Amino acid sequence: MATAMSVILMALAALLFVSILRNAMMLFRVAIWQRFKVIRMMKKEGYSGPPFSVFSDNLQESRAMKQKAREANALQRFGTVDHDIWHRVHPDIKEWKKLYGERLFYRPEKHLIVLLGFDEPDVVRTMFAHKTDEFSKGYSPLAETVLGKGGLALTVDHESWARQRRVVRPVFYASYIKDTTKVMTPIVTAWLKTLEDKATGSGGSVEVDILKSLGTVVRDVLAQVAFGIDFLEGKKAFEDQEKLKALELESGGVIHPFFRLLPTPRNWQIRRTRSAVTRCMKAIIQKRRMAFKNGALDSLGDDLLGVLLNAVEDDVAALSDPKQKMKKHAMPWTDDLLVDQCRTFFQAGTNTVSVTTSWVLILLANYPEWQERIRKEVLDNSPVCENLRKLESLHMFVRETQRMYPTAPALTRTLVKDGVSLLGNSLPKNLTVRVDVIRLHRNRETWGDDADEFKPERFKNGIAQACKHPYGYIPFGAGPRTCVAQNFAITEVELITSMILERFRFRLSPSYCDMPMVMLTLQPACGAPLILELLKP
Ligand code: HEM
Repeated sequence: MATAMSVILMALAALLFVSILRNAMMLFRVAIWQRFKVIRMMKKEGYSGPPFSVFSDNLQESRAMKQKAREANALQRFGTVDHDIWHRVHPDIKEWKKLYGERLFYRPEKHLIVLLGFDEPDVVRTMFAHKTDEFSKGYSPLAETVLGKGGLALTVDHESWARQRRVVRPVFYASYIKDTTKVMTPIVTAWLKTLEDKATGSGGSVEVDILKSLGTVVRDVLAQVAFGIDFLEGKKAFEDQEKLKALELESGGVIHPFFRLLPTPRNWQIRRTRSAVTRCMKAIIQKRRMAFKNGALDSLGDDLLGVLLNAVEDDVAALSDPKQKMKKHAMPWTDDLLVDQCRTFFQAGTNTVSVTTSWVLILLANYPEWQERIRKEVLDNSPVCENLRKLESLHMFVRETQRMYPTAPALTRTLVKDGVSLLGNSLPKNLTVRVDVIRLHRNRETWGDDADEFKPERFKNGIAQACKHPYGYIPFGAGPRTCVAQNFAITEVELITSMILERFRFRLSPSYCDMPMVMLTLQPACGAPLILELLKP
């Protein structure tokens, strides 16, 4: 008996030892060896940059440089708009380029080594369209915690991604989007009514931080359009998602998921917040399922949640049917994957829209002649929710805003093998390559000598006439992984903008601080305070 016991104990100890050894080796490979190889190969290719090692990154240095530039007032302007934004958005990179030259690579977070900042459309075509098997979506602990590993935006395996995209795409077809304007209109109307009341109560005008105020509106729209709930039901999930993002941004990423397991206060807080979001989302999912089971609904629905739930049902049926073999490596749809998808859409579909709309409104405030021109167009095409397609000047203005102030200012891909060539250089596996969208959108070869000027009329005859290269304009990304909801997003931006124009004339508040900053998206760092004046007091 005692011998049997000691054999079991020894076997367990051996298993534990092997597992620890395996994890330690994996950690060594991912955290040290892979990084070491990338650094060595990049130096051999003649690249250089601010010093970092396999153990340290450039995050603190970058933050300190930005802080210093802010304190020296080099970044902000008040009550006015200056389109010369690149140097103010990237004071760190500007400085490093001066010190180390154009062939720059650095380590912005622990899990990333990045080669900066291509602005050539040919590079975009190679990375995002022609060689997608060599340039893949990279691993990011930050994105993974916030968006969920299995969601549409982060899935790497092509077959699993393609299947998810096939399922989700019909939700964003033009015919559905037309219906969504009917959901959006009352939400936006109710929000504007509160602003109208405030303006009436204070002599006909009111100052509002549009970026902040829009946050609730776009969340409510997404909650109703995609999940069939109102904002209050999803409020906790939305708030916790934002908290999670802030916690992750503060932490600056981790080298390896193993470090997530350590019992630090931050890890504990991240885990707790993430579980709270999961619980909320599972409750939303369960409520829809129960409504269908009880007969309160005659289907699971054709909104986003409905199509996701149907996909789970189909896979559960296929997995339990021995005749229907699911492909071995395709990721089956489960409730966990469903929660990841909800996380992805909660996150991808809110801040992006409120930030883009805020830039459009800031720029309309800065160009009163465009504001008048577009307002006339809007008033001539009432009701706007049915006539959005006719608003030519508004389309031009939104496109130009997205060119000069791209909400996604950097798009990255990570190399999946060694020796991939890009502009004649041989690059190592695990290196992340970054496209600098701000500079791409102002590349003079593709946009002409007036590339730095704000000129909506350049889009008069469409994007192809404005830009000489099909990959020179990418506010929604490029290639197969472009934004799945871009038509929905543009509809929302344009509907909100035109409904504001119908009711208010607006200008920048003197307190508006013109300081674009990258906080995942390119945002006006101090918000978007506008003074709204009632058109009909
Ligand atoms: C104006 C607002 C928006 C902008 C500027 C924007 C921008 C982008 C960009 C640049 C990408 C490509 C990222 C990459 O290649 O790495 C992307 C992907 C994505 N976006 Fe958007 N987006 C917006 C609104 C939305 C909305 C409203 C939703 C959902 C309701 C959404 C959902 C997604 C998803 C799921 C992906 C991943 C697609 C895939 O990998 O197949 N986005 N978006």
